[in-house]
Amino acid sequence: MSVKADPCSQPSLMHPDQAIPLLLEQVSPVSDTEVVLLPYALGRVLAEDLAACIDLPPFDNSSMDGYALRFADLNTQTNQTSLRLIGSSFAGHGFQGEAKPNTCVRIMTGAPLPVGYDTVQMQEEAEVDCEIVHIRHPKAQGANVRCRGEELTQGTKVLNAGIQIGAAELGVLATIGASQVRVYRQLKVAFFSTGDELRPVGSELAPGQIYDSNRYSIQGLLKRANVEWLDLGVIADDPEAIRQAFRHAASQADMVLTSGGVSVGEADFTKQVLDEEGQITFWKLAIKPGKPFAMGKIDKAVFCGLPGNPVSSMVTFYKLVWPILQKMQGLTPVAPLMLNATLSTPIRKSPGRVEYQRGILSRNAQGELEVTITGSQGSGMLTSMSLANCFVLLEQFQGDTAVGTQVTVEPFNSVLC
Ligand SMILES: Nc1nc2c(c(=O)[nH]1)N[C@H]1C(S)=C(S)[C@@H](COP(=O)(O)OP(=O)(O)OC[C@H]3O[C@@H](n4cnc5c(N)ncnc54)[C@H](O)[C@@H]3O)O[C@H]1N2
Ligand code: MOO
Repeated sequence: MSVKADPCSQPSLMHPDQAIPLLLEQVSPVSDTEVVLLPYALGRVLAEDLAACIDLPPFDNSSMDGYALRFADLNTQTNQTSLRLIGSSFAGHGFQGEAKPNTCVRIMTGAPLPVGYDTVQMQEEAEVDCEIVHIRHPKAQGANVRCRGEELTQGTKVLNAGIQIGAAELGVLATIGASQVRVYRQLKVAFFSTGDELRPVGSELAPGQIYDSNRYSIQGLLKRANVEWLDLGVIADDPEAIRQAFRHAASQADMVLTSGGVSVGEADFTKQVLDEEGQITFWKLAIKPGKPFAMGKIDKAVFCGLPGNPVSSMVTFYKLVWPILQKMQGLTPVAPLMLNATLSTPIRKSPGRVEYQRGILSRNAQGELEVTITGSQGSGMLTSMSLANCFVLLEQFQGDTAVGTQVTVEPFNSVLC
């Protein structure tokens, strides 16, 4: 059987692994910073190293509900000791007195360990008889005590500049009492789609028209990428209208992102106008979907031109634009997680481009990873994306792939889910 080459492939097209570093070389991280209150810091990039300004925990406290005692008072030979109960320590309301020999204090989880006690016996291993507590099976000295500074001491670095603040980091910041934090300023991305056939949702479709879906899918991705987006709507396939849109967008934003008009058709004006208004510094790579992706510059703004086909625009955003945005935001793009899985549906592919087919990754009855392709893989079929939870990565010169073959799978991350 003869192998049919991909009609859209050109031998000179660059592999994405080679192209991505070249794209990244063209952008620099923002340097401006601002101070934001903690509730507004989610998703922002930390602009300075942060050290703990208090010890963590700030005081010795109990990790169990039980009895605070002096380990030296325990009879470890008989495993039985009786201690006199002299008070209680609650979280937020510590015991005010001091330890005395052969005594204990009732203590709750999180309550300060009273001065002079060094160990906590959990209540399940103690019996109370009026004011006397019988301790059974004592543990080691210091058991169930969380010591001041055992997690972090004051002055220790707790978060590095250049990390993205997620839910855990918000919690860490609150733990050390940070009410505000210095972050890099948020990037502004201006987006417009091009095409005379595009109509906004909510309007009637005339013959030959379709709804502008890329505006929504790409805005969804931009939101997940934690940038501020400026929606410039749909621009007609008219070089003058596109020129005006470019000028307006470039004066407002760090990045001008467009969909459509980057291929070779007679109404594909995006790339052509950008060539006149700014510079195209990169065009086309060996990727499917998404071959005609373009990058460039207009005034101070970075330009990224996504192909109009709906799956192509999402894939090129995710694989190419998102790392560019990460670098511009002050983050370090990291290589995606890759897994091996057994293919459970056959794959059709012509050699020529690296393909990102859309798949569903799951575990079979034997607990092994398997992947199924989400039906037809046309670049215009967005349902192939919405049904998927991963890409199946097929190398440039690979052809059809049979059921049972081990394939490389890239699970979707939080930007695509
Ligand atoms: N002769 C050739 N033709 C094409 C080639 C080629 O190498 N030689 N490449 C094909 C590939 S691959 C792609 S990808 C597309 C990309 O073309 P454009 O970026 O110029 O996109 P358009 O022509 O404007 O649109 C393509 C397709 O997508 C639909 N579309 C556009 N915008 C939207 C939107 N906002 N929402 C929903 N759908 C949209 C549009 O109606 C077209 O069907 O070029 C191939 N052609
Ligand atoms: O490269 Mo294109 O296959 O239609 O997205």
